[in-house]
Amino acid sequence: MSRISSKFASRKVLIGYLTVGYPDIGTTVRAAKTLEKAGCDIIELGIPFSDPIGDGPVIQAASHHALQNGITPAACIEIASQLRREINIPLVFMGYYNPILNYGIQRFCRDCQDAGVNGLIIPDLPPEESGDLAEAAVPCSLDLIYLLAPTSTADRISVVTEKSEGFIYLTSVAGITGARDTVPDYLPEFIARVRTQAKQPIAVGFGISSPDQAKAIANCADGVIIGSKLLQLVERDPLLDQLNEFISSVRKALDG
Ligand SMILES: O=P(O)(O)OC[C@@H](O)[C@@H](O)c1c[nH]c2ccccc12
Repeated sequence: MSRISSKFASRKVLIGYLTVGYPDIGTTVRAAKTLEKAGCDIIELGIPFSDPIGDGPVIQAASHHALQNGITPAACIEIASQLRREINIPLVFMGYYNPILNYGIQRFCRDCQDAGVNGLIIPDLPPEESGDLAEAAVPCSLDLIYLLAPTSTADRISVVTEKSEGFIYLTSVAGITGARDTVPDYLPEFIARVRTQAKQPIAVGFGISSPDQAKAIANCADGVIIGSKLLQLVERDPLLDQLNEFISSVRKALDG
């Protein structure tokens, strides 16, 4: 069992997403520590990219801002290694494929391992094309986490349930990231459909912005992922009290 999948053994897993370097490096480090203390089980760190096709306005803007701050993949790895010295929970990078390709796949995986990163989510890399990365990730003990959307075909579901490591990332909608108010009606059926084939835990992300929504989804899934809402809280309250309160209340809802 990997460090990531073992997190799912004891409770509903809460995964918090942060764009690295938004609004600055110091805040990313403080926010990650806050997430761990307030009850997150895994931290997803976004490597900023100029063309984030899976992202809605909040994460797009955060990405743009971080790039202007000069945040490169190398800087993200450096920040991850700094975080690893201060927090214990698994760290996962979310990054688009192009910057990783430019960095060099093998070097990227080795540097991630040295930094103490535990997994990778590459939203624009379909599992059918991920052979090179998968080969480089194995010796570096990096879980490759694949995504499924409500529109995924039966074939894609088979490939992802075969290959995904750590957990499977189900997107609650076929669209882009961003906080929403409701839980789609079809979600329980979608989760159940994947569950019949999956040996891995299932975590759901996209659009979660309240403890009630998180709880409703965790009734059928093994974990939830929250991103845009956290960046909005970080922006509104750089002292991070609101972030701390929000994550604590989601934790409580998931445990209740
Ligand atoms: O922001 P949301 O709607 O809460 O969704 C999670 C999400 O932010 C995070 O997992 C993520 C950020 N960018 C992505 C791109 C693709 C897939 C996932 C992501």
